[in-house]
Order: sequence, then structure tokens, then C-alpha cells
Amino acid sequence: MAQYARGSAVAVIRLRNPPVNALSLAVLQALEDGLKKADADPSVKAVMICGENGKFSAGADIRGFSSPKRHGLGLGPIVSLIESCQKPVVAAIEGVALGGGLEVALGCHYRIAHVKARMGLPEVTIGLLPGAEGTQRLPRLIGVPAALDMITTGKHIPATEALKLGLVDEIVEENTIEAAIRLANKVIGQPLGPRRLSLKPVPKLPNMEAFLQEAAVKVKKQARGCLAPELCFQAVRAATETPFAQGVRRERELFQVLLSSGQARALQYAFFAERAVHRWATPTGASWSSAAPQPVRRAAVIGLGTMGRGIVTSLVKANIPVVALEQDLEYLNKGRKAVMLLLEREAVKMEGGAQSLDFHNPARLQFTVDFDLLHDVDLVIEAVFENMALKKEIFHKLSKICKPGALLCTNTSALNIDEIASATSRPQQVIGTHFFSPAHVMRLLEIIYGRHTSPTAIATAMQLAKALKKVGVVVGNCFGFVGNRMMFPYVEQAVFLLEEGSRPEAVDRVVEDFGFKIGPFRMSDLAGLDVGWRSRQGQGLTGPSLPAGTAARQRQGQRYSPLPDLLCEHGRFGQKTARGWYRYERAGGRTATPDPWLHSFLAQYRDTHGIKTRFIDQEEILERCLFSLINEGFAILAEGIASGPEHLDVIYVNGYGWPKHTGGPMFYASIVGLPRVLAKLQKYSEAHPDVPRLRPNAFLKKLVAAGNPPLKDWMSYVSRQSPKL
Ligand SMILES: CC(C)(COP(=O)(O)OP(=O)(O)OC[C@H]1O[C@@H](n2cnc3c(N)ncnc32)[C@H](O)[C@@H]1OP(=O)(O)O)[C@@H](O)C(=O)NCCC(=O)NCCSC(=O)CC(=O)CCCCCCCCCCCCC(=O)O
Ligand SMILES: NC(=O)C1=CN([C@@H]2O[C@H](COP(=O)(O)OP(=O)(O)OC[C@H]3O[C@@H](n4cnc5c(N)ncnc54)[C@H](O)[C@@H]3O)[C@@H](O)[C@H]2O)C=CC1
Repeated sequence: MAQYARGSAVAVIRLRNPPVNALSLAVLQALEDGLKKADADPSVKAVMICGENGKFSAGADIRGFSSPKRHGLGLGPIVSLIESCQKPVVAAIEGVALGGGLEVALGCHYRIAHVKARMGLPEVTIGLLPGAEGTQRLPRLIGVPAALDMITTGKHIPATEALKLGLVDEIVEENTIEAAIRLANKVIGQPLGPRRLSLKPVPKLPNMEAFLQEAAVKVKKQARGCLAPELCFQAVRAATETPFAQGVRRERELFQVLLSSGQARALQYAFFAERAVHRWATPTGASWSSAAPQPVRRAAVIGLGTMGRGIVTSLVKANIPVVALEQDLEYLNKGRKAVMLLLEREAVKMEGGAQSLDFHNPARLQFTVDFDLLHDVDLVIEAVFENMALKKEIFHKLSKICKPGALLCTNTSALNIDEIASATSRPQQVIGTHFFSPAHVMRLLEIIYGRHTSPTAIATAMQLAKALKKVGVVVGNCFGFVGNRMMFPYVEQAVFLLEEGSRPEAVDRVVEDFGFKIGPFRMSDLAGLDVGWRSRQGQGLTGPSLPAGTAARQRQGQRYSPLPDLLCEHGRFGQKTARGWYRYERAGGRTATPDPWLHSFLAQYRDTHGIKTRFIDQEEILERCLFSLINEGFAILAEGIASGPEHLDVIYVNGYGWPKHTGGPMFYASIVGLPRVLAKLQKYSEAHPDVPRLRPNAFLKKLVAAGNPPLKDWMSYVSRQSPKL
């Protein structure tokens, strides 16, 4: 709702719809009523619009977009109504003014913001465009380049930047409402024409056409198949080419296209999924609603390799003092240099508003090889080599040295949390905190509870994720947890496709065209092929411990591809050795070029093993890679390793580069239709009976037999007797 109040000459309209004053139909109606009342009342000389509880508005109610109650576009005409008001209207922006919220403010004649407020048009991130005339007003106010940037990226900008851009007239550090009322009183009687954005021309650029052409290419490249950025661009382009009213008509047409698109549905699902995973629960009944986190005032990181250095950086950025520990002085110095470099780069990015990182202060960041310095930290994150014996040795040590309440976290990417915890005297305080590389950049934190992990430990890890500005997703303990476990069949299929006749660049192209940031082979080259090789050696799948006489392409009666092992035996570890599935300009180089050596190696390999090369089309590549991954997702849900499909989707979108505009693997499966996913898996499984991961999972079959229920109902079909904990 919106509350109308009149004090002296200024009428106040307060948007009210907790928690973020989203613009529901009721709010819009009350806003319209308030405006009409103020206009009609001769004693009212000016109007001030603000939001309840220190937040202007986060925009249209996103749940309303899929609601059957939606009655078309109501906001555009209301913004016009504000602008055409004969009395000055001032927006008092506190907290956030986003989407439709900012469009309301753009209709106002003046905008005043609190210094801590944030503004933006994030519609593009939920598959839409600012459909309440925002694509036409914003370029008129701040110019085309800045408007295009805000509208096509959806970024939120701080008030200080908004002031520089001319988006707001003034920023205040104290009471925004009082300042807005003062401003409203001051401008009574002043001409409103120059303040009406719809009447202003779009500021000209000397090279507008060239600028737009370049911008179009950039937007398309960044969109990676997502429709909304391109349509946002078209709407802004209309502002540069046509009068206001015509631009608004174009904006509405484009908005309608997006509103009815599957991508918008998927992105809105992803928005709520990311919030739903905050409300974690475990099959034993522990949950976010009853567990309280412990404070983390000081932390430690053990191991400053690829992951540890990023984790230290994340903690420093979150203002958590850190002790960073290495095994010896040589590694320590190497790690220190790497951490300092990362922090210096972060400090540069944070310049112009953000607090300084203060990382040269030993009270905030200390480097050591002495375990005794960890005696008083609240939390330790272990990031040493992926080796169970080493991890157990370290946890045993930590359990003796750390203070009783300290949380002991492991960054293992696949190992058993319970086994690691068994080396301590406090298994209830042992938990997996699985960061993704680069750890200071990637948003995902997979949080893995073991058999004995306490609810407090889970709540503390979730709180840590929030402090680090990451999305924490709580999952159960199994080999590879959720993310990597689903990744194994995907990568396995990609390699099998090479055996059968495809090439790395062909597989990567199909997966990248689908919208992945990076295909499976580029990804392996980036991560390092030696990582998986060592893990397979540890599992006895390759290397010296493999029993003599084992068939080259079989392990335990199942199909196995030795191709990645053979590449490693040739010293091809990926980017780090300038050779992997591709070749690179130098060791550590980033530009992947298809490698004729690899092509002839594959041809020889097929000859050696008598594999007949066949042409594999894009559909088969995509389906075998994605559906095998999704199939594993159903197994994970059935085992109770994750409490819902949203968890799997949030993990994939935030940790593995799955295209957000398809919602995530499980949402995508629901859109493709479970009967189709099942039929395709059945087909591929029949063609490859020695590949168990292509065999349709029983839970998937159950859902299909139950009539393909909507994703939100899937978990009600899980039999509760067998959660694997
Ligand atoms: C605002 C945030 C920055 C806050 O972040 P944070 O503090 O971290 O809290 P969160 O956990 O994110 O959010 C708290 C809580 O609020 C929910 N929520 C947030 N924003 C919205 C929203 N816009 N709509 C609905 N609900 C929202 C969130 O889900 C949380 O609740 P929970 O899920 O239960 O935990 C951050 O939240 C944020 O960035 N929000 C999104 C901002 C955004 O994207 N805004 C753009 C919205 S789209 C828009 O404005 C479109 C247009 O401009 C087009 C104009 C067309 C207008 C048509 C009129 C629409 C009529 C709707 C019909 C309604 C039907 C009816 O009334 O019945
Ligand atoms: N590399 C990646 O992309 C990811 C790795 N992980 C996991 O993170 C952990 C670390 O992996 P990386 O950083 O890649 O390894 P890395 O090999 O780059 O670094 C490991 C570091 O641990 C240090 N170390 C070894 N023994 C030690 C000891 N006793 N005391 C102190 N330090 C010691 C080493 O000196 C080395 O610097 C592993 O468990 C790995 O599985 C998790 C997610 C992604």
C-alpha cells in the first residue's frame, strides 16, 4: 500500500509493502489515489514520495509477473501521472530505488538520495527491461552511454555515483525525508517544464551511430544467448531515434516479448531460488530457523595455493582478520606474494568509495608457518593438497591446538567430511566449505555437513558466506558433494564423445552455444588435467596401482576412457603446460587453439582400439553432456543430499557457469519435460549399456510415472526412509 499524509503544504506519499516496498497492484493503486488527492487539494503545494522503513522501493513485485492476477502494465501511466502533476513532486530515496522504484523516481521532478542509497534498473537480470518508460527517461537524464550501461547490465550504483551522473539532484547524510520536504517547499511555484524528463531531448553524441554499433556488439557478446540485454539495447536505441511517445510504444512492445519469454521465467525462478537456499534444513531437522551462528572475529587459512590465496583475499575483503599458514618458508613466501598481488588488485578495483583494505597491518593479515598461532582463531579453513592422509593429520593437529569453540572447515572438493572429522576430538565442529576457483571471485560456497556437524556449525558457515558476499548452499556428504558429483558424468560423456569421433572444440562450441561460460575441455585445461589424474591414481583407476592386465577401456565392468590419463602421460596438463585438449601461446597462456597434434592422436587412439569414427551431431553432444549431469541431480535429490532442486540450480549457476537464463540444470529439465529427458537417457543408455551414468535414475522415472509434476512438488515424491547422511 501507499500511505498518504498531509503536513503543511507538502503531501507525503509513503510506499508501504514490506520488506522492500515492492510495487504490487495495491501499492500502485494507492500511489495513484494519493497523487490524485494531492493534485485536487488546493492547500497542497508540493508532493514528496518516499518508502517505508528506510527503503524507497525494489521495483515491481517480481512474484506478480507470473501471477494470474497480473492486469497488464500499470506503472508506466502512473509514472506519467507523477510527471504531469501540476505541483512539484520530490522523490526521497533511501535504501534502494530499483527497477520500477527508480522509474517512479524518474517521473518525479526532483530526486534527493541518502548517501548510502543504491539505485539501478536491474530488470535485465530477471529477463525483462524497465517497462515503465525507464528506457526513455534515463537516457534523457544521464545520457546514452551511462543509461545503456545501467540498463543492459542491471548494476546497482551508489548514491555518490548517481550524483556524479546527474541521476539525483542532491545527496544527504542525515534525514532524507526532512531534506526532501525542505526541497519541496523551496521549489513550490518554480516552473516544472524543464524538470519533466519526457520533454527533454536525448543528449547528442558526436558519433552516436558508431557508438551504438559498437555497444550492440558488446551487449550481444556479453549476453551469451540471453535475450533481455539485447532488447534493453533496442529500447534505448529507440530513445535516440524517435520522440518520447514513440519510444514508449517500442519499449512496451519489447517488454511484452520479454514478459512472455521462457528466459524471464527462468531468471525469476533463479532470483527466488537464490533466496530460498538461505532457508537451509537437514533431514535430521536442523534448520536456519532454530540454529544460531557463532561470531567469526578472526580466521585462519592453511595452505596458500590456488585456493588458499583466494580464500585469504575474500576474508580480508570482508574485514575478517586472517592468519595465513603454509608448510614451510619457501611456500609461505610464494603464497604471501600471491596474496599481496591479489589484494593490491582488489584495492585498485575498490578505489573510489570502498574502504581501504588495510592488508599491510599484521593485526589484519599475518603470515606464518607456526600452527601455535592458530590457538585463538574462531574458524580455520584448510586448503592443502587433496590428500586424505594429509588432511587428517592437519585436522588432528587443529583439534589439539585450536580453542574449544573454533570451527574447523575443509575446502576439499570431494573427500569424505566424516573421515576428516574422525581425526578430531570435535566432529560436531567440522564442516566442508567448498570454495570455487578463483575463490575471491566466484560467488558459490558449497557448505557440506557431516554425520556429526552441529546446526551451529552450519549456521556459522552460512553466516560466513554472507559476510564474504557469497551464496552459501548447504548439502550433504558424498563423493564430490553436489557440484562435482554432477560434473563427473558430464565430463565423462564429453570424453566418450571424443573417443567416438568428436573433437574438443566441437563439444565446447555446442556447450558454449547453449550458454555455458566455458565448455568441458576448456574448463579442464584451465583447472589442470593433472588434478583429475592424481585423483584417479588415488582411486586406483590409473597409474602404478592399476592391476596388470586391466583392459584399457574398462574399469569394474564399466566403460572407462584413458584419454585424459594419456594426455597427462604426455605432459599435457592444460594451460599450465601450454598443451592440453588445446594448445596455448605459452605456459599459463589463456588463448585456446585447436591442436592438430591432438586430432591425429585421437585418430591413432581410435585405430588402436578399433573404434569406428562417426559424425556426432550437436543434439547428441548437448543431450549426452547435459542429461547425464541432470540424471545425477535426480540421484542426489533422491538420496537427500540436497533438500531441493533449487539447491542444485543455484550451485550450477553460481559455481559452474551454467547459463542463468535457463534457470539451472533441474529447472531446465523441468522445461524440456521430464518424459523427454527420460526418453533420451533411455535411448543413449541402450546404445551404451556399459555406461551406468546414462541409465535413467529411479527418481526421474518415478516423477515421470507420477505425471511430470511441477518442479516445486518434486521433493514430495522422495521416499523419506532413505536419506543418506
Ligand atoms: C532489494 C534488494 C537489493 C534487497 O536485498 P537484500 O537486503 O539482500 O534482501 P533479499 O533477501 O534480496 O530480499 C528480501 C526479500 O524481499 C524479496 N524481494 C526483493 N525484491 C523483490 C521484488 N522486486 N519483488 C518481490 N519480492 C522481492 C526477496 O525475495 C526476499 O524475500 P524472500 O524471497 O521471501 O526471502 C534485492 O532483493 C533485490 O535486488 N531485489 C530485486 C530488485 C529488482 O530486480 N527489481 C526490479 C523488479 S522488476 C520491475 O521493477 C519491472 C518494471 O519496471 C516494469 C514495470 C512494469 C510494472 C508492472 C506493474 C507490476 C504489477 C505487479 C502485479 C502484482 C500482482 C499483485 O499485486 O497481486
Ligand atoms: N584448484 C581448484 O580449482 C579447487 C581446489 N579445491 C580443493 O582445495 C584444496 C587445495 O587445492 P589447491 O589450492 O588447488 O592446491 P594447491 O596445490 O594449489 O595448494 C595447496 C597448498 O597447500 C600447502 N600445504 C601442503 N601441505 C601443507 C601443510 N602441511 N601445512 C600447510 N600448508 C600445506 C602447499 O604448500 C600448497 O601451497 C584441495 O583440497 C582441492 O581439492 C577446491 C575447489 C577448487
